[in-house]
Amino acid sequence: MRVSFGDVNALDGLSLTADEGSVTALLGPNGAGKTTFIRCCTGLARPDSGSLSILGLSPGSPDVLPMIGLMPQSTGAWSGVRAGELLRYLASLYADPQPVHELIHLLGIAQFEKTPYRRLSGGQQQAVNFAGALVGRPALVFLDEPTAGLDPRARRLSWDIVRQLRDAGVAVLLTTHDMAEAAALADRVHIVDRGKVMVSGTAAELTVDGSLEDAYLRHTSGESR
Ligand SMILES: Nc1ncnc2c1ncn2[C@@H]1O[C@H](COP(=O)(O)OP(=O)(O)OP(=O)(O)O)[C@@H](O)[C@H]1O
Repeated sequence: MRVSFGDVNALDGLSLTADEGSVTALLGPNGAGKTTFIRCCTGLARPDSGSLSILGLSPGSPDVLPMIGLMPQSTGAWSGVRAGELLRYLASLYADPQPVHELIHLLGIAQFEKTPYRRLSGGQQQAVNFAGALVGRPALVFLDEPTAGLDPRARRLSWDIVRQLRDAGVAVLLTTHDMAEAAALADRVHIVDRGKVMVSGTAAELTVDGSLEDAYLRHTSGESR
């Protein structure tokens, strides 16, 4: 796929697949194009060229939207809505949502359920965002830096939930700057730089000659875009 913003080629021939029942991780420098890719997959942006099939359907089509979940990097939009109310509202948009009380329990949201979203800590907002991505029982879920800024316990909880999703047959596509996270979770890792996949493989395949961070540094340029 190709996507340009003026002179910036945010996606410059990026190509990849993500399988059901597996975790696919995108690693890459700031500005490499990871979020742009997720925005195209979720119908929030349109590629200038290339093709994209989401569960066999066009991204953004009414048939596909109920089957995908998105945890964005940040959502400034929710403002004064209380966490629990927000999740109940999101649940009301789906025909067969996961019960909100289950998600509140799963993600440890109960103690701040009645707090307005904008007053939550960064990590608490992440938990609500994660719950929002899962409430529609997605077959494919996009998690954009799901554990950035989380404390170790919350990060481990997120990892457990990602593994449960995978074991339930969900396709999980996540971005991360945490090499340990990619190594621990991903069935397949794609290292992206300047809008292209530079190398792909299992963590084991990519770490034959050193750590995943070594592979990352070898396959990315660090040039600003
Ligand atoms: N709406 C936009 N308008 C103009 N430029 C954009 C827009 N969205 C993204 N870009 C540019 O496209 C490039 C890719 O950005 P993107 O957010 O996809 O990177 P990323 O890999 O997700 O980075 P990070 O790791 O920092 O989240 C960047 O140079 C960014 O400035």
